[in-house]
Amino acid sequence: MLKWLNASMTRKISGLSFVLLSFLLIVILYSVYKLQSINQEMREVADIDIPLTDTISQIDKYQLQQDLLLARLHELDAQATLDHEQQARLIGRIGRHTLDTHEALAQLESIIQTGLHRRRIRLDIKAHRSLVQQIHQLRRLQQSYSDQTIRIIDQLPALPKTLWAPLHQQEAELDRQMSQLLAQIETLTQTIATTSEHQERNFMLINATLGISALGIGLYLTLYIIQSFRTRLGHIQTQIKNLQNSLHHPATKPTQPHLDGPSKTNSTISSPVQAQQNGFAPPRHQDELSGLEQDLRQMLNHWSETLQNRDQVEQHLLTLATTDQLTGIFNRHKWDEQISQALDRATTGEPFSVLLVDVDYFKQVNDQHGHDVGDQVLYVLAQTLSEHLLQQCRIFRLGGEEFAILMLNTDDSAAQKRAETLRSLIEAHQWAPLPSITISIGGSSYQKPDNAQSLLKRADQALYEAKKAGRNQVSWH
Ligand SMILES: Nc1nc2c(ncn2[C@@H]2O[C@H](COP(=O)(O)OP(=O)(O)OP(=O)(O)O)[C@@H](O)[C@H]2O)c(=O)[nH]1
Repeated sequence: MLKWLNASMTRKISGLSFVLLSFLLIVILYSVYKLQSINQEMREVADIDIPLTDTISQIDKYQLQQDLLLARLHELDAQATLDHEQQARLIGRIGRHTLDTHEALAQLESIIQTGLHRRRIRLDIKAHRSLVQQIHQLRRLQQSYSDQTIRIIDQLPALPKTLWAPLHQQEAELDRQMSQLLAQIETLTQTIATTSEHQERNFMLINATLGISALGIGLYLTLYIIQSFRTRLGHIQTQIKNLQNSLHHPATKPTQPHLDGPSKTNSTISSPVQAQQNGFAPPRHQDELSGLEQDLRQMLNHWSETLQNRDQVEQHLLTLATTDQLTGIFNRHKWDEQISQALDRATTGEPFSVLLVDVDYFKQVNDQHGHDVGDQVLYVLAQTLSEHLLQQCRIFRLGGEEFAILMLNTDDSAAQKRAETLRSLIEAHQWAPLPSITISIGGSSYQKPDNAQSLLKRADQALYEAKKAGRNQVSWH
């Protein structure tokens, strides 16, 4: 039970929906079954009971005619005036009466037999079967009575009293059995009609009860879903607000949401005044969903701002890590990365070259003009070289007054020409008011199986030779 209570809302709703749908299915199946049964009972009443009632009224009528006929026989017998014509008329009437009653009884028997055979009779089958037997006996009795009556007519008038007695006896027996049969049929049809009515009433009552129950379950389910939905929304809102609080006030530990509902002890959330103090306006939402949407939007804005700031900080840190502070060009760290990439590409056949650039007699610049002027000279030199680099070239400050130029996709001869251009550019540069300087360049191009050390060693050797040869020149290894 407890497990069920702790199950997720979805499972609870699914469970309740399943119960409701099963219940509705049972109601529908029960209604279909009952309607079918009532329909059959109505058919039984229409096909069996109504014809039976009609037939027994006819038999009643024939019974009365039979009594009258007997009374007339008595009368004629007493008067002793019966001629042949009257006798023939009487025989004819008795014959008709016998035939009619016989046919009516046969009809009764046929109605019940057909009903039983076609399974139309569903209520009190046993009583119907017993009726069939009784009717059968009655037909035999009625036949024998009419035979006897005709024999008596032949002996009229002045029939001895001893012959009347058996006829009266048979008539009384026929009357008794006939009345008994008719009474039984009447009672049976009435019972069937009452049972049928009773069942219809019960059906209506049960159906109404089931319908009301289904409505109740449906209502409960709807209210439960709404309530669960609101509770969940409350939890989410609480968590979002806690998260917002923790973003705005990182030092404050976020309050854990209460597992069984919105926390009543969480004053940060429940008090509008405090919420305002914390930077959140009290809720002015039309419903829980719009409130939740607003809270989520606020939080997303905050996160997006935070992420943007973080990106900017990361970008700034990256620039600091790869840029020389004095000259604004790439530093040694970046140089290591770029040379490594150039070496990787060189293994696929792409040529590249490196130049080591060193200011001539830079110590004198510092000594004669001061360190600050020396810095400015380094800055102007770096900018001038940068401005005149080709698109595939990068410049780096390796340290002190030493620079390196990486010439991607540039072979030996092109690199030498470009180095000479740069050297003469610095020699011809208008340095005033700064002191004029020249540069020496040592260069080398990638040769298999160079690595960063071997390549730089050759360039450094070339630079040394350029210095040794009198400076302000390019040397190549
Ligand atoms: N202003 C300034 N001077 C620096 C900086 N870094 C290194 N230096 C100076 O650069 C000078 C380098 O001098 P040396 O390496 O002896 O050589 P040089 O005087 O340039 O002579 P050659 O290279 O042989 O032509 C030193 O005096 C360093 O103090 C810097 O960032 N700013």
